[in-house]
Amino acid sequence: MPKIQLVTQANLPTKFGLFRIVGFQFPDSKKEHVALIYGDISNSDEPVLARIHSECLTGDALHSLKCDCGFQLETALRQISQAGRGVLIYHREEGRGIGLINKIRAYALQDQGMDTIEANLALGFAADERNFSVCADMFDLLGVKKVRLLTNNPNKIDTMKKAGINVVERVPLNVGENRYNTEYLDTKAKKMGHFIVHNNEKHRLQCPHCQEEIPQSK
Ligand SMILES: Nc1nc2c(ncn2[C@@H]2O[C@H](COP(=O)(O)OP(=O)(O)OP(=O)(O)O)[C@@H](O)[C@H]2O)c(=O)[nH]1
Ligand SMILES: [Zn+2]
Repeated sequence: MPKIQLVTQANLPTKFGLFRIVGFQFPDSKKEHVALIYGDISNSDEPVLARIHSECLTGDALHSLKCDCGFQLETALRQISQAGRGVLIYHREEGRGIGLINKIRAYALQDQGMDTIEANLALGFAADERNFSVCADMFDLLGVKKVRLLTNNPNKIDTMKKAGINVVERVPLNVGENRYNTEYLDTKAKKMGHFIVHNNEKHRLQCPHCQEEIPQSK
């Protein structure tokens, strides 16, 4: 299969500062991914604060509390802008690679008591269908060779290292825990080996920006 290509880029002002958005596409399938770049990342000797963020429409855009994705996305973008330079790859593998509609099917099974992994397996999928190697290709195309990777997922680190990206540090990203995603985080820790650190007040939800408590209706 031909490798992904860097096809276009532009400025992207955000509430976290001025980023460059870089568009990537596979020449055959036309599957698209993007990266957001902050600051000057041209010095490849200097490690770059980086995040591989998997698409989660419900968490990233629709404010779902069922997962931690939206909180991680915002925190990663803020930390990258505060660091003065960095890259966020927005890896368009919705629902750990099963797609949006199947993720909603999985949510329906979770409503009946299954955890995230049981639901994926019941639908005939692997626990995680994602392939992170395309992210290493995108780092390569951006000239990024050394990263401090914002993640709790050991698989992302392993895949980058095997693909020749030097992960000099894992930067933990434990944010957004609330009463609706505690089990989701537990399942990641127990069944997928993610490095999850629970906060002490599991059922409070704090705004990642101002730390004010977010009111909850239940
Ligand atoms: N199949 C499935 N995917 C989900 C579910 N909830 C969230 N996702 C997807 O899970 C992906 C995020 O994976 P996570 O396991 O939360 O985190 P990660 O990317 O592996 O690791 P971090 O780098 O630590 O965030 C996104 O693609 C979400 O759309 C679910 O219940 N079922
Ligand atoms: Zn999510």
